[in-house]
Amino acid sequence: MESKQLLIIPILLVFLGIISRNFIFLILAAVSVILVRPDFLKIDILAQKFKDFILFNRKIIENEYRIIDGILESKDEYKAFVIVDDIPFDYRDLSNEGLRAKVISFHKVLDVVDNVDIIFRKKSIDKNKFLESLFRRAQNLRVITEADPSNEKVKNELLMIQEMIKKISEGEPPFQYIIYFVVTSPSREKALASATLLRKGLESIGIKARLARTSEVEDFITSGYIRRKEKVGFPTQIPYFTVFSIPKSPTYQIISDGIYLGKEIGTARSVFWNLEKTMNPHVLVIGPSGAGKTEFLISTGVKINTWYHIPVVFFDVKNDIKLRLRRKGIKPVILNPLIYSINLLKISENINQGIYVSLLENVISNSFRMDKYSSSILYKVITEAFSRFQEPTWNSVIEQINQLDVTEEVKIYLSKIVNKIKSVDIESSDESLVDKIEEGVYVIDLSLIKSEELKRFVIYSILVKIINKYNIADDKFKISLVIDEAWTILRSESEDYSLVADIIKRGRGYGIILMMATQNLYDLGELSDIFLENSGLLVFMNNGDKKFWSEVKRFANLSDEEIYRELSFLGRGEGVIRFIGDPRPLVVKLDTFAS
Ligand SMILES: Nc1ncnc2c1ncn2[C@@H]1O[C@H](COP(=O)(O)OP(=O)(O)OP(=O)(O)O)[C@@H](O)[C@H]1O
Repeated sequence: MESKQLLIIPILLVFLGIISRNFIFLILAAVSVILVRPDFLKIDILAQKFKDFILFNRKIIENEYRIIDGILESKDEYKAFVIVDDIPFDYRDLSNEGLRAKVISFHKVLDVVDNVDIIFRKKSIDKNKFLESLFRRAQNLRVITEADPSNEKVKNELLMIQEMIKKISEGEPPFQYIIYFVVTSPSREKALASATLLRKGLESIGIKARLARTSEVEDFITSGYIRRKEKVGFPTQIPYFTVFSIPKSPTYQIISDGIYLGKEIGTARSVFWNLEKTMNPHVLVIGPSGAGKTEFLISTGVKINTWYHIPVVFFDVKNDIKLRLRRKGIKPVILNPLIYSINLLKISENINQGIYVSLLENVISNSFRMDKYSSSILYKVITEAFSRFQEPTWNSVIEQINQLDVTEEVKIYLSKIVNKIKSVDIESSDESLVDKIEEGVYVIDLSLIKSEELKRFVIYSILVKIINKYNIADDKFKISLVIDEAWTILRSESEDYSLVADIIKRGRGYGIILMMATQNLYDLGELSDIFLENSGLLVFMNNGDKKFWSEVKRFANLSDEEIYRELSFLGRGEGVIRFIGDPRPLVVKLDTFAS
């Protein structure tokens, strides 16, 4: 008899229960329902299905989307779904080169499509139960192959299962996975075409994928994943998603916008530097003579000038920057400190005198490598000159030195230094050198200053004047300073007297973008770790010296193999770049005017 007809029994029993008011009839009615329609017990499943149905329909109404032929349509976008059926290999099947090539190909395949979300669902499974089922399956397959040794298909399956058992016993946890690639496009045709292109691309690198069916897309939306399609896999089988293969790449935000730096070698991907997003805008380039440091500084400086409409000031130590700029058709304003005075002792009213004088002490102490005792005396005499005179000059400082109660030797030593300063700071009443700087490209010609200490003094003095000129506390970039051959100043920085290190540590604080280059790590002196750890962009250039690269390893994730294979043979204008806060470096062919 049909189960529906049998339902009359529980109905009768309920009826009897109500008339007789006997509870036993109701219990009997419930028992008979279970006997007649056992599926009523799965009431929760029915409820879930009902809920899914309601939810799905409500979403369609609320979001106004519908699914036609496997494409999810909403008001102004179309989503096509590609489902991965199988990745029939793992990374150990590939050589290092092979894996690298495959990973690069995978990302190239993704690049073909504009908007793609990759949804990877992973669920752990009970390892023991899974192993048990594999053993059972292997047992059966063995029996079949013994009976029919010519059955290649079964033999292959057995090999595969044995391989899976081996992987698990090697410690790889099996899991269930499902991977979707969701392609979003403004039109149905484009979504379908992109998804098909993506599927073909995946196929070309051995990933079996297909377009999802309407029911699978519905399942995706209602329950979030397609239960029936879950596959069992191993971490090593999904190389694109595992640590083995995630390409080393700095945060997308940092490298996808801003100043164009060049193209990544290997992928030819364009690399930018987003100065807006970096916490530190300073650049440090390290590389041997002829590597292309100056060219990189010149082109990056000019780009910053045009991009941000801020002045860029090149400190031209070797008198080559001016000529190179002119060769590229850029006409810089040349500022010669022997013509336009630095006017270090002239300060504007809004400047705190105490702080300024201690900055001056730093400048002089570092430039002339003074000991702490002498520089403290110098601090004292400059402070006194400032308190005694409305507009102190270096001559008034010498006057103060002569009045000191110290040995004649100290007086001579200090006066000698101040006289040296006087030879480059001519103290004219005209506009000083730094006041001349507006928006544009400037070259400070240091070629006529022969002594290292005086070069250092001029660079430092101009730095201090610039800090004061642009002393407005906001988050805007105000000026970019380029110092080639930066060892001139970096080597003399110390814990007690530092200026460049302070600018670097302050990050965006002064609104200055400081760009420096030098030949090797030793040029960075005592504070080298401060410069290397804090600079927003580090560029290590072409260097065959393995020792150099092993030192660079402290600041960027580089493997010995990469150093051996790639970095020891970099060409001119090529380098490893590292952004602050991200140890993943990129090997880049830098964009310069010379390239
Ligand atoms: N990317 C490039 N492509 C082609 N030529 C380049 C590139 N970069 C630099 N050069 C050329 O190589 C030579 C050396 O470059 P550059 O002066 O920039 O190197 P450097 O590292 O600053 O050397 P040094 O420390 O001796 O000043 C120059 O003649 C320059 O024009």
